[in-house]
Amino acid sequence: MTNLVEFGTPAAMPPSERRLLLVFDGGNAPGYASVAVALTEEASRRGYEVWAATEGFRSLTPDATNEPRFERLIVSRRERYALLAKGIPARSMGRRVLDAGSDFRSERYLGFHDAQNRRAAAETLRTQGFSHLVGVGGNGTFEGLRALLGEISPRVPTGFVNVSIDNDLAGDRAIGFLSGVEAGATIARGLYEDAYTHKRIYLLEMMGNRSGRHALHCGVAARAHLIVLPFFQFPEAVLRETAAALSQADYALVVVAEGYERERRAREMPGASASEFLRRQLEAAGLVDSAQKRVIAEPFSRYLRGVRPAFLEISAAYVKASLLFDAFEEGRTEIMPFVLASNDVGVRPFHLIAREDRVERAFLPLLARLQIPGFSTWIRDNFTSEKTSL
Ligand SMILES: Nc1ncnc2c1ncn2[C@@H]1O[C@H](COP(=O)(O)OP(=O)(O)OP(=O)(O)O)[C@@H](O)[C@H]1O
Ligand SMILES: O=P(O)(O)OC[C@H]1O[C@](O)(CO)[C@@H](O)[C@@H]1O
Repeated sequence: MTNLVEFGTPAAMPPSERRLLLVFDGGNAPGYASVAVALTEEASRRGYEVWAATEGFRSLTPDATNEPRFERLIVSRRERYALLAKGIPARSMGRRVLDAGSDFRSERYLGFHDAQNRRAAAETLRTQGFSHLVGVGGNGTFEGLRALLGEISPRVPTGFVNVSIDNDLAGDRAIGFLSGVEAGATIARGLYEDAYTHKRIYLLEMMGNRSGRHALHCGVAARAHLIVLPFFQFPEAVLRETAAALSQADYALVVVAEGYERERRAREMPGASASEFLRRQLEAAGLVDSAQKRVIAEPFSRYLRGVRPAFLEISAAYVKASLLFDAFEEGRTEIMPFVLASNDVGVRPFHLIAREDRVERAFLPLLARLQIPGFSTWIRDNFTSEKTSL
């Protein structure tokens, strides 16, 4: 087949002082598309020419695999036709606000850890004439954006919108977190009902490689009997007591975060999921899987990736976009808009943003619903300090 269209690049457009590039990266989360729509609408209203990288950071480097590397984002269909007629790849965003998934991603790009590729990305930003830059994603994407900034000279006004199921940046509620918990807790509660029906023990692995918040809130809401956070390393005595309590339970749901004993698993049981690893630990400690009483490890699931965002996430996406562009207008840069509650909103400078893997202390007593005094003591002694909880 012949290549009928040679796509125009941002550089082919007349120069603009308001040429904004959106870069989406990291794990998919409900609300990713809503943020794309909100940023496009709010920026267009303020006179920006909005572009998106079609496969995240990768599009800015020689490792780009997708053409065109940049798409112009607009709100109205008419504008789209006008741009297409000039050979400019354009996507009309108006109707995508509820979409699951994202149009602007590919697999994660580890090459961005290499400074040479980030230098190439900085050069692409310059040659394509981007005057403003906004990254969208979770903690890793934020790190990638900061690393990229280190290669840009002079820097351009830059912002970041926090979208992630993990919700692992302090001082914000990531878009996607609420919807992720809603979908995750629905799955967890379904397994709870199944455990009750068949008198089983389910060990359900949930998202959270390093952050425990998704597993925590899903587990508490689904009334899980036990919640295992990613940074736990159980002492033998606690495992034995937990295995004994589960053996005596009529039925139980245990929620275990994906990152539980990640390094030890890689060493001792390569390929085993967190839930399977925990199952074997509990088995060694006396919890027996039998035909009468099944002990079932559910492997890591990505089912909640495809859910549409809750409307509260969409309103947060709009207010974050609005706060961000207002801040740009005020001459501020390297900022992240935050939304914690309706009136608890604002923008934070990048240098005050930190990764947050701790969980809120008030939730710690809710980790175990079974009577496991040793577990509760271990939690109190190890996880209630400033260092380990909020
Ligand atoms: N320290 C870093 N230096 C340079 N680039 C980075 C760095 N950390 C992450 N990146 C880039 O950011 C991308 C996204 O990172 P990561 O997958 O950790 O995302 P995230 O936004 O935290 O989402 P999730 O937690 O769902 O995976 C990586 O694929 C990589 O391209
Ligand atoms: O499903 P993927 O793309 O492998 O991503 C896994 C990542 O997603 C999360 O589970 C949630 O974003 C992270 O904790 C984890 O690192």
